[in-house]
Amino acid sequence: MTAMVKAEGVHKSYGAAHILKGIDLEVAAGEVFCLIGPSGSGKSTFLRCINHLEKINAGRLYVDGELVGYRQKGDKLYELKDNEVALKRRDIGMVFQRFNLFPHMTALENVMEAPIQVKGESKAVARERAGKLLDRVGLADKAGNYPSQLSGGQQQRVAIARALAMEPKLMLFDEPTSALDPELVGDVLDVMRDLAESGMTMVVVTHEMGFAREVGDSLVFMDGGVVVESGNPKDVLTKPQHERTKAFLSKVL
Ligand SMILES: Nc1ncnc2c1ncn2[C@@H]1O[C@H](COP(=O)(O)OP(=O)(O)OP(=O)(O)O)[C@@H](O)[C@H]1O
Repeated sequence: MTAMVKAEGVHKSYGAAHILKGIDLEVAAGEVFCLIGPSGSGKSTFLRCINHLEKINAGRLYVDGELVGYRQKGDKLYELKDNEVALKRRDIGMVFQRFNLFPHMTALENVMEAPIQVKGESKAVARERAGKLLDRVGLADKAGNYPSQLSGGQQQRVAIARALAMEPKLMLFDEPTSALDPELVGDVLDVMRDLAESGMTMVVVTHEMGFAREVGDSLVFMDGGVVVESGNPKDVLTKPQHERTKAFLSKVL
């Protein structure tokens, strides 16, 4: 079976700063794949490389069997044009730490926007789907609210609905609960758990070890731009093999 995400020797630098130092990993279709590690270890950078918000400097990155950002002809790689990258990015939903909803649009309008603008969908179809998605994230009664009239947790759930409106085959989550007050985290994690149960392939950068243990199928511990340890979340979290993993977990568990 084709992996949904495959990284082979992925390197990424910002100027002289070498951030990702040869990442190899595979995310199977339908899998919930959690990335943990200390601040600055390159987790967000790796996530951003998956949808080509960042360009990699070496290695190969594939989504659903296709090279990210390039086309291969023989042994040569040709960079995709912006419109080609945008077309591929449609299939990948991303949820950020900061929800970045459009402030002048209601929750419903936020969820309707991309299918109309990007796919040229009719308003009626987009509205119907948006209503269903808001219901799915428990916010049917907030459809008419503007972001400023929603809590952080509710805004994040709208952001998840907005990403799902494009019917992605892969969802990327970059610390989706870190900016939230503790009492709002649970509702967002519940939505993510439901999404996982529906079979969505998810790559989740998280500090929520409970979520990783209960919902994750695989877990990778990154440090200093390399994968230090990976495996079944329960095994890695309860029986870490590497000193660096042990040291990190002793601080966060
Ligand atoms: N656009 C950029 N330009 C220069 N350096 C960057 C850029 N983005 C990230 N970095 C640097 O890359 C390193 C890795 O950052 P990254 O955000 O990927 O780490 P992280 O593991 O996700 O950390 P955190 O858990 O704090 O979000 C950091 O040292 C950061 O300062």
